[in-house]
Amino acid sequence: MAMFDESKAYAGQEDVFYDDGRELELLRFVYGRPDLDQIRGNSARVLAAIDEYARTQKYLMNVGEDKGRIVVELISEARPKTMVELGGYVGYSCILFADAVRRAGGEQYFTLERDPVFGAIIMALVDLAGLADFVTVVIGSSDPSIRRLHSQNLLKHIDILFLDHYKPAYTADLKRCEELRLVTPGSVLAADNVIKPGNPPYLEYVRSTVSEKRKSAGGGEHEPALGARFPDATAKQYAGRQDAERLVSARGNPNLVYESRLVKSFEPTGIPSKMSTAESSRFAHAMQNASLLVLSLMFLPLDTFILFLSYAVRVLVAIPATSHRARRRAACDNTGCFKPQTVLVTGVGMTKGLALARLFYTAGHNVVGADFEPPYLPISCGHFSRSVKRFHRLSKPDGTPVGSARYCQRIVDIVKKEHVSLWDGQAKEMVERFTPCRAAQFDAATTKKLHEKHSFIQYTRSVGLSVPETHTVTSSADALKILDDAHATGKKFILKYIGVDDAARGDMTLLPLNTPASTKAHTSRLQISEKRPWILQQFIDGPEFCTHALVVRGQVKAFTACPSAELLMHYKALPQNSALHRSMLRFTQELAAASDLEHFTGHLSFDFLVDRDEAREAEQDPNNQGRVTLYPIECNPRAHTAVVLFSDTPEMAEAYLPLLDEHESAREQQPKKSLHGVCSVVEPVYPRNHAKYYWIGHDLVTLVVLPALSLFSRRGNSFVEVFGSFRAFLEHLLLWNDGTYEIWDPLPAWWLYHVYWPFQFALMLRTGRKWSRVNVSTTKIFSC
Ligand SMILES: C[S@@+](CC[C@H](N)C(=O)[O-])C[C@H]1O[C@@H](n2cnc3c(N)ncnc32)[C@H](O)[C@@H]1O
Repeated sequence: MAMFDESKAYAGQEDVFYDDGRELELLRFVYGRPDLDQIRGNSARVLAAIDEYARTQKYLMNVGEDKGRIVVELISEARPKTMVELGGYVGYSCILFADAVRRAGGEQYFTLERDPVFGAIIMALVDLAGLADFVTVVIGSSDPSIRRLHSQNLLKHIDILFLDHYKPAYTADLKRCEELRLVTPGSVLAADNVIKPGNPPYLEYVRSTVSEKRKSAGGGEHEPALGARFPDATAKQYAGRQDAERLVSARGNPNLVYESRLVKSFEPTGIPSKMSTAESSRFAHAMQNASLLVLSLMFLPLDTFILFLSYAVRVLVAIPATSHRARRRAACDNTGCFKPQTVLVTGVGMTKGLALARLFYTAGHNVVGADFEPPYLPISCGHFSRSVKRFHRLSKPDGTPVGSARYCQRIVDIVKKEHVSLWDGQAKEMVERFTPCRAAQFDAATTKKLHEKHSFIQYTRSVGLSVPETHTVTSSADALKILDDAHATGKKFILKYIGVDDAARGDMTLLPLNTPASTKAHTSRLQISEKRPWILQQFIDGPEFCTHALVVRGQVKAFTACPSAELLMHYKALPQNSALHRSMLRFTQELAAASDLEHFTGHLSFDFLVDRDEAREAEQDPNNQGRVTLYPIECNPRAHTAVVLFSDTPEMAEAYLPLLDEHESAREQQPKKSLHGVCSVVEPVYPRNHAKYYWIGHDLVTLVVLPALSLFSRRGNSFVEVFGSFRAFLEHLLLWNDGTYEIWDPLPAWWLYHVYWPFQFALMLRTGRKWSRVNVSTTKIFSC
């Protein structure tokens, strides 16, 4: 689905959103325009004037530009002679579609509207658009109107039927048209709002087989049950002004079979017409889960073959990672100069945990792994990694203080039982207080300060580093005041919710919008309040980057940076001598050096935006010694999946060891306190080679399966686009590294794709939980 252009969004839909005088107001608005003469006879301009009213004045329940475009395309493909619309309202869809039908060589357009005032408005606007001799406006309820038009021989056949009136009447009216042979094989139906607010009986009817229809074919007089499956608001939507709608059920023509297709689009307010609200989408979600289960099953023989082949190769050929470990362990036995540590890695089911476990393993250490797992169900792929000596199951803390304390206690027990000296996870305070183990983790206060967007920006600004202009706003008025000023400066902003809200997450609307009214409508939709504070952050037009660093007592010990994206599934490190890499490292070093050094230890990663021109300049001149202006937008005080870039760099494991050296703290503190002259003492460890990483499961679905399937859909990708996806997949397969698979440790990848994910998809099938995307590397599932 393409992106919605927010500058075109209609005003928000209020509780009362039609029939409150706004339709007549619209008519005056359009006819009162100074450029009326240019509008006259021009459908596009009349539509633009209606859109302008709905954007700047009041919401109108029109089909809108995005959904309208889908029907216009349908018209140009089907080239109907006669098109009928049920539900005309103020004539928006009528003008848009009638114009398209006329251009496609059609002969007539009927719009059926129950409300006489709306009908009169349609006539006035259709006349203005110059379509009066092409459009017939039929005032009255749809069923008697259809029968009358038919009996008077005014309507003989419907080539396209657009249903956009009273939701419970969709099926009844369609059946009536079938019965009167107005709708026959070859007729095309386009029905709006079948998902939102939803029309399960209609979807069931057009999707049922001939025998199903025959079985349920009834017919008869007034049938109140037809409205019974709709919520009250839908069933009584038009009851206010006139009598309640009378639904008369017709027998239809059960022999007609429809090919049905759902097209997702946007309401004119910009709200997506989502799959998740309708009954039918449960079926779509079930199909999604079932197809992924089948895919896993299809690849099972091949992947099992690769698994055993890897074991065979491992026996026959020396592999650098395991050879390195063997050398280190030998050094430990022979000379005693290497002291293996016992390291606890939590989250070994995620790529970042697994990558860390493997790093410590190849460096010769003993690794104890832990992760969340249901009781007696070993689904975590890290459970079976060769790098993990022993695995401990964790239960998810339930969010209560007791639950958190229980979780911390469990970690302390594991640390004591396994004599762990180094740990990579949370609950640092408790572990370090009760055991000699040291944690590569910030304390709770620092974690909170860095994790929360607004406190992170405040802190970064306070230590003199660059930040994008950022304001915390607690009301729509706050936001509008800042956005008003932005009109003059030309700056653009994005509103980001401070807490967790999956729905608000992906909203990247650039503000202010074209008009103050549409900006106001947008901000008022977000329910900004003291309880729901947001940040208004300056938008930097340019590429995004992310970093991963290990910081020990304020000193950056390991560092990498790579280009980033919203759902990052392809990692390639920036060259360490590039201006961008150096600038990001310097930023990290300066922020770390400005902290309370003794306590500033942990994994630290940032998301940066860089102005497009500056990024281009930096790329074109790799020797550029200058400093690129960075705009940090987020900080994650924990390991980042980018740690996978260190997979072939066992020295990375050594970078953690100063943590165990109690004496090092005093020695290291001295030189780094001055902020801008961070004379970073030791060069950090960087990824040793330039290998790029991807996840084969993700790419198989997004670059092969989905593009291939889209070839069978009418609005799918072109051959060239599909070919491009296949080529990208092949390139990744041949030249990139998979984030989970290692030839010396192949079982986690097999387990991930043939146990972990199938288990999750089966669970979704059983519970009916809907998801919109999954992240193969973090094993996170995003609900919708
Ligand atoms: C969502 S609006 C139609 C919007 C219009 N298609 C557009 O996109 O510009 C629904 C319209 O259907 C009309 N309506 C409701 N029940 C009807 C019926 N049984 N027959 C004809 N019109 C009906 C309402 O009065 C309302 O104007």
